[in-house]
Amino acid sequence: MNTSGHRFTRPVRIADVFGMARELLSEADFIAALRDLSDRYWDRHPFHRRLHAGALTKPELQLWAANRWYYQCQLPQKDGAIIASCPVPEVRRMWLERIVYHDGRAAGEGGAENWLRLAEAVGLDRAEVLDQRHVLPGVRFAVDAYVTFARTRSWIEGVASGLTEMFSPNLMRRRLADMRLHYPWIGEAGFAYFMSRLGVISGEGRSTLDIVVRSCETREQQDAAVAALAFKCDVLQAVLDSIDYACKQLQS
Ligand SMILES: O=C(O)c1cc(C(=O)O)c2c(n1)C(=O)C(=O)c1cc(C(=O)O)[nH]c1-2
Repeated sequence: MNTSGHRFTRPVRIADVFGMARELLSEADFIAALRDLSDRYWDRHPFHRRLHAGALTKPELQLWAANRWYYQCQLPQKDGAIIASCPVPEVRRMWLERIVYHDGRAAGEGGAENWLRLAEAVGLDRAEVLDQRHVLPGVRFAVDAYVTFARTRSWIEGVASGLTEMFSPNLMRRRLADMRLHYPWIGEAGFAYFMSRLGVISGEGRSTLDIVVRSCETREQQDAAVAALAFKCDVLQAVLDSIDYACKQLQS
């Protein structure tokens, strides 16, 4: 078990051992297998629980914002890798919107800019976020593994790894409400990231699920998509494990 109570072991499948072809899952069963991974999502991680309960100190919030920045700033490169390996124009066109969302159409716009405003609202200088001096080794390893996954696996696995977003709208809504309540010293400008993200996230989650379901034509592809989503849940857990550990160092 890790700190969030998740098991790391994977069951051995008889069909895998004997090399037997496995049947394609029905659409409903495939979606259920993906959704079943929701209990590996980072919403109940001890660090998120403390964030939502208002238990974080200002230095801890700063550590979180500076480390989440590393995730945010790598997302366009992850999405670029998916586009680079995807042969389907409709998917590439749709995926391009994600890069535009984060990078904006001009400097000073977009999700990355909004995250920097959140970092400033919790008391960090933009320069110390941009030069990544606070980024923890474990966060860097986990996020880099996510980008490498998109660069080296099939485009369908890359897309499927983004399905964690299907689990995130409730978490983000709760985060916005709880942070406004418990950390009133964070100015409203600091919440622009979550406000804007909430406007796109449900639609993105649905269209991503649709692409994955339509594109997996074999059981092997379906299994790989489920494994990709499990991998991504592990990436997110590892990010928070590192931040949580570093917070304990701050306290001691
Ligand atoms: O704050 C969150 O809990 C949260 C979670 C996730 C996620 O589940 O991957 C993303 C985001 N935020 C987010 O802001 C974001 O832009 C994003 C992109 C992706 C992705 O995998 O492409 N996930 C997420």
